[in-house]
Amino acid sequence: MQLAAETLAARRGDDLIFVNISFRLTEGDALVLTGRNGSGKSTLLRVVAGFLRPEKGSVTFTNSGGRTNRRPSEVSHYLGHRNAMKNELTIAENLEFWRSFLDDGSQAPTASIEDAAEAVGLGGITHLPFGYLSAGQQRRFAFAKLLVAHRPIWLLDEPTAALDTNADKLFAALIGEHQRKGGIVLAATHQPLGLSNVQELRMKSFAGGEAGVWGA
Ligand SMILES: Nc1ncnc2c1ncn2[C@@H]1O[C@H](COP(=O)(O)OP(=O)(O)OP(=O)(O)O)[C@@H](O)[C@H]1O
Repeated sequence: MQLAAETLAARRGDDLIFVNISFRLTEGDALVLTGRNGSGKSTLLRVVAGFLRPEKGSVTFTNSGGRTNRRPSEVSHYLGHRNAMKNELTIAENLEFWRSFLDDGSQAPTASIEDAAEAVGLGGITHLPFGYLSAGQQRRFAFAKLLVAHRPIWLLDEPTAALDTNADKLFAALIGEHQRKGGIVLAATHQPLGLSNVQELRMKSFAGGEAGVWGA
């Protein structure tokens, strides 16, 4: 299995955000995106997730059988800055929605809703409306979404924002487990996640528009 980006460039509005980003990740690899605010970390994650079209370059997914017939967006979990949960629905209802929406048809084992809640340290409260929870509890359940449906690639944007130190460690352990099972992780962060087998890609702000950047 492989996730590969080749000479990616992205634009937001009139501005080029980054150019010439390439990486190649195989089973068990993690790549952490670092760099100052506005350097393009979220933009790169959104390009890989398929939410933004790259200005140049490509992202490809190759499965363990060597096939490239699925787009990275079809095999990736995306955890953005926002939790993507409905406040009025219960936690269980939110997670049930994501389980059916994100199912990749692979029949790979996944956690039950209650097991996923236990895994993020919050068992026994999945009957509550999501909106009743604290910011950190909401972030923990947003992460639980990754456990109820199987996707081999995890795209994580500031996964530990709003979390206490226990939750930091817990997330690092869950990400490590995903890697050990052969999963791939691409994460943007300002604070070390405490992962092993991790590479860093430091995003540099791009002044934009210089001659020669686009090639032929
Ligand atoms: N929807 C948008 N329209 C236009 N420009 C945008 C949009 N979203 C982001 N940008 C610009 O793209 C650039 C990169 O933003 P991005 O969110 O990718 O940075 P980041 O490295 O993730 O920052 P942070 O560390 O603050 O989360 C910024 O200059 C930002 O102003």
